[in-house]
Amino acid sequence: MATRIIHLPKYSRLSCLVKPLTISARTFATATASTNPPQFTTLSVDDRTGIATLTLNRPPANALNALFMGEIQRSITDLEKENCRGLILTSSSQRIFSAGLDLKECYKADVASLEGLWCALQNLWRTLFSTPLITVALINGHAIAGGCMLAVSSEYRIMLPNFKIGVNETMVGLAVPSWLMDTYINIMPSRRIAEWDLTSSRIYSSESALKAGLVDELASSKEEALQKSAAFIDSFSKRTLMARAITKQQFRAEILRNFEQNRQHDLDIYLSTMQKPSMQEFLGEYLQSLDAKK
Ligand SMILES: CCCCC/C=C\CCCC/C=C/C(=O)SCCNC(=O)CCNC(=O)[C@H](O)C(C)(C)COP(=O)(O)OP(=O)(O)OC[C@H]1O[C@@H](n2cnc3c(N)ncnc32)[C@H](O)[C@@H]1OP(=O)(O)O
Repeated sequence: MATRIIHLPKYSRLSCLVKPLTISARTFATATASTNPPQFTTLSVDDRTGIATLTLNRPPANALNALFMGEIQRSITDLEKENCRGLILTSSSQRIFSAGLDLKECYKADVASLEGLWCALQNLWRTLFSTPLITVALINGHAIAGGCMLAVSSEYRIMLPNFKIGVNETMVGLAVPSWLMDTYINIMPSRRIAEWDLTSSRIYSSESALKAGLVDELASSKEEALQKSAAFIDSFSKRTLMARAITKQQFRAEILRNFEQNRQHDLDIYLSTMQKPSMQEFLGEYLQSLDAKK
């Protein structure tokens, strides 16, 4: 898929003006440092509004592998440099926003691949969560685990009806990483409900997610959701963009600092968990259960 970036001279470059957060000295391994053209995303920018739409397009489930996550991350950093104002993240599928990490790539994978996958997830989360862009997740399908992570890392969530959203890690005997926990708490109206959701692997319907405050609005069609997404971005005046971006950054700074301090530990936990024979056995059965639905 071709990437189309239109230069937007009307808007000031937020990335130049917002002071970057300190990034730890260590460079973490990533399979994302590629300059290949995008394969799994399409990016369009409306030069009239300054709004970019990044469409996830890795059929059948938008499962997140290292290459795909690297593409999403690079698109966000490119948009920051391209004088863009807001970003809408959505899916080309009519059924699945994202099914989370690519579990097929977690199964019987070697350590280097597991490390590449997890570092790509960490890097993508960090970039999306900390971007000065105004971010909206247009959730036009199921958003499970890493898919829900994309949604809750954005600033605003608009969901289509009759889909599922949530973080199901503990169901499979895994702890939710602290950065994902903090991200979830950051958007839920109550810390108590957030704790309850994440400890019980609660998966919401679109309608119950709206009631709980996990999503902000429902829309009956993708077209309506696009209009509502643009309206959210437009609700911030051009004059206040910089102050807005700095304020967003201040709200998120502590979560980002904690993440940087625990980044290696977080990776170590993932690697040791995924290499356990019991985990791999479970993963094999889980993947079979997905296939057995057919
Ligand atoms: C379980 C191990 C977790 C390890 C995590 C470690 C630490 C926690 C850290 C937290 C960070 C994030 C972690 C994750 O994201 S883990 C991923 C968890 N995701 C899921 O459990 C979702 C599983 N999928 C589903 O529940 C459903 O597929 C659905 C998304 C609700 C969609 O349902 P439906 O519309 O009925 O579609 P299908 O089930 O038929 O699926 C269509 C095809 O997509 C393939 N698929 C689905 N999910 C994944 C996946 N996560 N990875 C790879 N492939 C996936 C599915 O096999 C079908 O493929 P096929 O058509 O070729 O058979």
